[in-house]
Amino acid sequence: MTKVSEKALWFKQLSGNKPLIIAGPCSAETPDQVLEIAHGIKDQATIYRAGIWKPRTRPGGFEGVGAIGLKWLQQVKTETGMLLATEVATAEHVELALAHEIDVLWIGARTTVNPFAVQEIADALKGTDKIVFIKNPVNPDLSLWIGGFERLQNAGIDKLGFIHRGFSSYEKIKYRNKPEWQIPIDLQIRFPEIPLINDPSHITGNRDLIQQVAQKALDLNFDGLMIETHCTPDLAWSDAAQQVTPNQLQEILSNLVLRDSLNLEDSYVHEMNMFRTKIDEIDTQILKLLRDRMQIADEIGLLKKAKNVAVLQPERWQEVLIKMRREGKENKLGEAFITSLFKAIHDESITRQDHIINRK
Ligand SMILES: O=C(O)C(=O)C[C@]1(C(=O)O)C=C[C@@H](O)C=C1
Repeated sequence: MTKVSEKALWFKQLSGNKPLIIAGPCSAETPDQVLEIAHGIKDQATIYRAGIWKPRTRPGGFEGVGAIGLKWLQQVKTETGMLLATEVATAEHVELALAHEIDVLWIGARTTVNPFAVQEIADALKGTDKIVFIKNPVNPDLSLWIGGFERLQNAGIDKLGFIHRGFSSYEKIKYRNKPEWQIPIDLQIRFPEIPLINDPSHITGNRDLIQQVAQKALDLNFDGLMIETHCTPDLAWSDAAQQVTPNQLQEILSNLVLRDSLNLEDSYVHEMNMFRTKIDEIDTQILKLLRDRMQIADEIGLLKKAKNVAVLQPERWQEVLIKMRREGKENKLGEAFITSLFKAIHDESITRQDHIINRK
């Protein structure tokens, strides 16, 4: 039977077995702004986040208030008792954050891509007992994400977590950063005890979409949410479109449906086992059909070899894809799913034919 994975003890103590909520502005802007937001969210969030140093895509944007903002954050702790979190990208940032009693440090997506930078941060953190979250790298590379985690782990930091903020993509999509949910799912399977936080603000880039992404994250067993919050989001100095007000944060959180990770009632287990047996049978059938299809592709490969014809037949491939998308639609199967499924099948088919045609 599936076992419910136990999260690390430090995390259970911090979150109290509820989703951990991290909220606060994208950037600290002024002492008043920092404090006003803190008072607005103190009953909803455990950790107050604010960017002090902001890595921007292009020069000329607001790059953060710098170390002075750390003093404003300390005032937040004095007045509200919330834990403090900020992003660090260099050893100097780490030293300043430690000197100002920041409790939680996170490594941003643009830093995780650079092993030199992550190592520098890990070295600067040696010997501390800070909580450190590592955001996914901007490119969808699970090994790089895990590599950053391991650098921190090797430096002796044991209160570690992951933050999923989505991945850059060249194509225009409805989100600012593509979630690629399969990546954090793979991560959970490999590191079941490490907390995994979702950042719907950076995934969506749009406050109207935060609710649905936050719910999806909880449905996928995420352990917490980081949601950018600002008293006057439209006037924010960075990432205005994705920040919500403290009231909106409250509404989003109260609309969330929390799910149990398992149910052990007999009736549930019984019904579930029946469904899963059916799924197992269907999966076996799918596999057999794929085997048969590949055998035909191999025979076509031999024919192409005998007649010296190219493996890739673009017109035929387009015909297959268009037909499958149409039939997919008739069967209520999403176009993106059918496209990626048949691309994978076609890819395998041409790989096998290429092997056959070049075999001596
Ligand atoms: O129709 C062919 O020529 C095939 O080899 C089959 C197939 C496929 O798998 O559907 C594979 C390669 C071609 O590019 C087009 C289609």
